[in-house]
Amino acid sequence: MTANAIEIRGLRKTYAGRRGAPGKEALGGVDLDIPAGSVFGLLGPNGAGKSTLINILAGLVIKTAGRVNIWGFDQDVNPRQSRAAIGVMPQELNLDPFFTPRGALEVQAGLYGVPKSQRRSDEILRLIGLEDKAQAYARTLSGGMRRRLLLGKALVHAPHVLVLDEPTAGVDIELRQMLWENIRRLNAEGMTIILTTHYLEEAEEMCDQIAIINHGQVVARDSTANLLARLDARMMIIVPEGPTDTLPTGDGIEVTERPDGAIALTYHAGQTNAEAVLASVRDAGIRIRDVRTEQADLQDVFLELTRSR
Ligand SMILES: Nc1ncnc2c1ncn2[C@@H]1O[C@H](COP(=O)(O)OP(=O)(O)OP(=O)(O)O)[C@@H](O)[C@H]1O
Repeated sequence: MTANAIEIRGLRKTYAGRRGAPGKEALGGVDLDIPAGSVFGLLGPNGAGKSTLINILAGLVIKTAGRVNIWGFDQDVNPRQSRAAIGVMPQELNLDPFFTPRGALEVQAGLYGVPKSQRRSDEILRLIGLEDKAQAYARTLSGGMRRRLLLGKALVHAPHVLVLDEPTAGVDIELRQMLWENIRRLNAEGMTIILTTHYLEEAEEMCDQIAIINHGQVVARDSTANLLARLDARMMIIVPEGPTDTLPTGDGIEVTERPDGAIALTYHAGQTNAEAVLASVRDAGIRIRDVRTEQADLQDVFLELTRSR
């Protein structure tokens, strides 16, 4: 067991351009540590470089420069051990239609050199809820079942680190719940989980650490709680007793009137306090019927970090 499941230093990837066109830099020097035992989220807009990063970890894309260490094994020095330490559930449903789920798991185990006596196909089929489909051809499985089979395939060699590329993109709520239950259970048993997702609520709920990637660079890397705390914007919503003639004003307070007559006051906790905001409302002659506050969420942090670049 190592403190960091993954250590990445100075990682660069430039895809070659076609027919003399300039190359495309997908990763521009990434340093990243992913602690063992965590559920780690990789977030970023389309084209940020997340898949490139994951595919380099999985050994599917060859890096241009930098070092990658997986579970204590340098990818260049110990390629076999570093590959054995990681399992990847890809985004595409790349299954051979002529294999049954049990067959697909056995072939995958063979590829990883897992001896027959140590194969766990039945256990994995149970985990992914496909015991009764063990002998069905992959082409007869529903999209959700295929996705679960991809998760199963990533687990055949009992990796220390499980990487999931957009595991719940386009899946229904029931399958999403099932995938998340599986992931929570595997993590509770000690597996390090790395996932990319476009669903920020999902990252907020599932991940204890997050890195935000933009244009091939890590622009933020922190615990989910700290990332959320980074934005100290607060919003106070005032419901007035009646129609308002004058809107409140005050230093550092931004005021907007909502269509339902409520007044939204945005301020920064570091600059202005709630009492000053309420005072500005009273000074405008507004009688308060109700008041509530809204917190910044990960969506706000994400937009703030990726907007200006
Ligand atoms: N095989 C390739 N050849 C050339 N350019 C590529 C290749 N794969 C990716 N790219 C480019 O590299 C950049 C990063 O792509 P990547 O797929 O890693 O991003 P991503 O963050 O995973 O995006 P998405 O969320 O859309 O999958 C993009 O500009 C993309 O067009």
